[in-house]
Amino acid sequence: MKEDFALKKIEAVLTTCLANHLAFYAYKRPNTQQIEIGIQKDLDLLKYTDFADLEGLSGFVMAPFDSNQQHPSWFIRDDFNFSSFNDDEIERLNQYKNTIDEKEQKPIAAQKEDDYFTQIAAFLDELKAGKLEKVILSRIQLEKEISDVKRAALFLQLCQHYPQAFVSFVSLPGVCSWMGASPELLFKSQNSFSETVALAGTMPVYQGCSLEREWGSKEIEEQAFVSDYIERVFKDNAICAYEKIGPYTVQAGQVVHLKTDFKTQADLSFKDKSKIISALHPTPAVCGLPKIKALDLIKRVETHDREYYAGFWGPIHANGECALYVNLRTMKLSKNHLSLFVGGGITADSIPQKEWEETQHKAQTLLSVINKFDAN
Ligand SMILES: C=C(O[C@H]1C=CC=C(C(=O)O)[C@@H]1O)C(=O)O
Repeated sequence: MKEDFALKKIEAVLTTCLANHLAFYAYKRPNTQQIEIGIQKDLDLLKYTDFADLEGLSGFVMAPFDSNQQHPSWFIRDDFNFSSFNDDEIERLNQYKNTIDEKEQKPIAAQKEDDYFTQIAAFLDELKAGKLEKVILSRIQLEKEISDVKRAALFLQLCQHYPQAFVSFVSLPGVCSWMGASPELLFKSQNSFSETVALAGTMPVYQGCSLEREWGSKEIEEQAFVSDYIERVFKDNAICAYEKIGPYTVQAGQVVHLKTDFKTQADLSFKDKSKIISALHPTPAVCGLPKIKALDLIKRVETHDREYYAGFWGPIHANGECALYVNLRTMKLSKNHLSLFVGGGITADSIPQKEWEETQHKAQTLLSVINKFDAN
């Protein structure tokens, strides 16, 4: 009962922010129930090029897959930082209202199935010719209508459905808005520990079926590429002492993945962390190997701009702590619309039909909640 009351308040705060065009972030970390909200009073949003420049700041970052003029990296201040609210605070929020140019944001079109198969064929040509080891192909699953007023409630539903995910909702009025439930940590630094994970390889979860699976060689190899890459980044950054746990099977909504955890107590300055983050991103879980060749192939073959899909987002603190997650199982919210972005790792052994189905399973993370929500 008390919990319902708190959720209603969170919904009221987010709905007020949306109505007043306030820039905000809301998130729930994996394995917690606590929802954090940060609100910036004005629309003077900070673009950054180097993560190291954010040293000493508290707020939230949202970085694109591949930084460009149209899609820069953003930092959102937390002028109001709410983890519990009272009615006065909601009242106080109403003092701040931004006006924005309400030009209709065109929703991004969903991709045709035929286009996906043409694109995967182009990837397979290069992979089979030995030019690359792995590359991630993504697509846009659907465009769907959703009323702006339902967004806060949808975010809360995602928080409830995915306790193990990093569930996040960001709105930058006049710029963009994204919501997702990510299973993948990019980089976390808390107390004296820094962590990252290698997450890749996917199988669907069927009801009544054990989570422990026999993984195929394609999945084992694609996840090992990510692990090896992380170990190279650690080595390049003089991190020799670290704990490596895995690979083991984890569930993420309607799919399971292979995961390896990497934890270190290395003494890292904010600059060191920043160097590691930019070396990790984009990992071979969302881009490919070798990185530059994969990025180039993605840009040549994919017909959409990934924008903030496969970028990263999360809170940072003035004391240098941060918790950044890869923006996966995610959707872009435009006026009365949402567009889901999904992808998967392609290697020379990939079977196109299986890869297509894998993206459909991944899309269920959000779709299963959206559809239930729509029905009510
Ligand atoms: C690129 C995505 O997932 C990545 C993370 C886990 C497993 C993946 C895979 O099996 O292909 C992907 O590398 C996505 O969800 O859009």
